[in-house]
Amino acid sequence: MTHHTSIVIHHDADALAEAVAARLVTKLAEAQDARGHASVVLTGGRVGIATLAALRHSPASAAVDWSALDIWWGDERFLPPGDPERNETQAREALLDHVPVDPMRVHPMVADADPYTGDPEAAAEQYAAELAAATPDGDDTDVPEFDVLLLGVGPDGHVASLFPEFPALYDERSVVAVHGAPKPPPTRLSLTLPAIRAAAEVWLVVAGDDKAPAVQIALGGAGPVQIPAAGTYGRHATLWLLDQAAAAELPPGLNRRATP
Ligand SMILES: O=C1O[C@H](COP(=O)(O)O)[C@@H](O)[C@H](O)[C@H]1O
Repeated sequence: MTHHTSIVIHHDADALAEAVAARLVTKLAEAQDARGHASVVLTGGRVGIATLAALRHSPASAAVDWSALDIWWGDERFLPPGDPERNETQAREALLDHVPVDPMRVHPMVADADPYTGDPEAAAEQYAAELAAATPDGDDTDVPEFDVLLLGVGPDGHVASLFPEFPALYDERSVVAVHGAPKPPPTRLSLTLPAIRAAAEVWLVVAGDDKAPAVQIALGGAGPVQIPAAGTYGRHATLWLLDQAAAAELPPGLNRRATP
């Protein structure tokens, strides 16, 4: 199978967040026009949350029917509910508390609380079951075909909570518990590569010069065990949405579009 990959470069992190927010409005509104509903998988991290904040402040966001949007997460820090380090908490503060989402369509990963206290494996199984229940009968996976799955990329090339050389990279379940993450907190939940690849479109949103080496290696042909970002793609499209700093070391000859 060939995977269509595009690279788009924006001036800086703020411009990137605003451009991704605008692109997301268009994509989700188009999906809702076609089918009546849409789905998105959120990411944590600096530019991921900045994108949600940009979406909140964009007048264009009124084009999205928030009540007909299924919202999932690609990874989560396994912490108590409401912990400020949880990706869910940050996403709610940046966007979800300010738009009229349907609470039944918001699917946060399970927190470190009763009945999952201290048991991230059980929490991962619960999220996998929730994803499977949302997958139409007859699909070839146990994960819905999300319209857009957003990913940040760490300086080490990690995506979601899939870190280089970690066993989760070989896992064929859709959701796993991750222990000993090099970036705190150490215990996390994450979609796996097969689950990420179920999305129609995967958008990797990356800002900052500390990410430039990882972007270079990922787009230069590395394998997913060395650089997990290199193993992510969507069924229909894969977009690398970068700021100039993250794009500074891109291998020559890649097709790219730059914006001023
Ligand atoms: O811990 C995480 O980090 C990555 C990247 O974050 P960034 O701040 O370096 O952009 C993020 O994609 C992931 O969702 C999050 O849990």
